[in-house]
Amino acid sequence: MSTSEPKGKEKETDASSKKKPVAIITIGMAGAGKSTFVRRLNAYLHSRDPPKPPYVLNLDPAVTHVPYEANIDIRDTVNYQEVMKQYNLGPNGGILTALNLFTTKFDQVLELVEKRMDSVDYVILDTPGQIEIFTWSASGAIITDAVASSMPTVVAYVIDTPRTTAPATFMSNMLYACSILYKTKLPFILVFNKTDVQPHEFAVKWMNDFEEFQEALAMHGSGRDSEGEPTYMNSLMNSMSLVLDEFYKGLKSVGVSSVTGDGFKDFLEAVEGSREEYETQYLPDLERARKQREETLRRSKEDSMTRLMKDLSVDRAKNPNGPLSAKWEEEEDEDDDFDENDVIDRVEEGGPGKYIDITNTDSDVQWPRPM
Ligand SMILES: Nc1nc2c(ncn2[C@@H]2O[C@H](COP(=O)(O)OP(=O)(O)OP(=O)(O)O)[C@@H](O)[C@H]2O)c(=O)[nH]1
Repeated sequence: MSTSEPKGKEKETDASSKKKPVAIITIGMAGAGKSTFVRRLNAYLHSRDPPKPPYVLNLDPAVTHVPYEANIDIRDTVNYQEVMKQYNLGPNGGILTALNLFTTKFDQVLELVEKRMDSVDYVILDTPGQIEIFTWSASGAIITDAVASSMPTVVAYVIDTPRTTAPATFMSNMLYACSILYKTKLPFILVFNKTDVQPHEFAVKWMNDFEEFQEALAMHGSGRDSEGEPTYMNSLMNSMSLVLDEFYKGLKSVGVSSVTGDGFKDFLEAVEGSREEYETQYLPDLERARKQREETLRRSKEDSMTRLMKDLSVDRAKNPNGPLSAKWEEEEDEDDDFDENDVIDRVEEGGPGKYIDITNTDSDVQWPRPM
């Protein structure tokens, strides 16, 4: 079929309609296989025809070896060992403080990512091993919100499938996933990893059929007390599984093996589906919240201005010549300061950057010490 559009124009339209990349935030319990998953996803995207190299960020300051080439690596900006020493912290406090320090530079991270928006289709974030450090910290929320307001974003919740075959463990893991979903409100994909060791069909069955899960629950625990009544634990689990039944309805789930590469095609299809979900559900909510914030700010400015005008008219009545003698202080030259601790793209710069000097904290940010 021939088209009447000239070719040049077509190209122009293609370039301007290039979709924004999708950010994939990889979250999961320690040892679930997040880093291996990111490595495999990275390799899978490189091997596609044509190759689709992603932009990769490592946000785990404590990892000793990153099994993929990260564009931005938190370890280039914050020295986690030094943070632990200087603040006299244990490993988890050290990771949290390192992430806090890095978050103060996250605007630079977004600038670097934005420069590459036209050439990449995926931005992948690998998060710290200790899940709560990212999911329950202010820094984790700031980073997630910042990314999600710049581009379509999806959470990939990586699950260690062989370790979730017991119904109680499965349910605990799902409840955790549920809490992250309600906290971020972002499109969510359950990624059942390590399917080379344990296929994930049991999980799909339990999620699709409430009765199957109840049966599994009954088989795994005694379920009844000495008088034949359901135990408190059993009743609690039954009620919670009813709640989860609702949660599963809006979720996508895929089984993958980060070792063999199985399931990554399905995963990327789920990511594309999530892009739509982001645009139809998350974006309008974000827009509403932004308008509400702007309206509140406008009202408070208006209020301050009315009070200021009132004060001025009182001043003028008291001292009619006052405003004429007032002098403004000359503005100081804006400091064109290049901060040596800038975040860098290590792939472009060819090496690590300089650390945030935590012994010389002249910034206004006073991070509370972790409790
Ligand atoms: N068999 C199998 N092993 C896997 C798979 N994915 C990860 N692993 C193994 O699981 C272990 C943990 O993997 P990591 O990628 O380090 O897990 P992580 O979630 O990043 O770990 P932390 O960052 O320390 O929490 C490693 O021994 C991996 O080789 C998989 O799909 N199949």
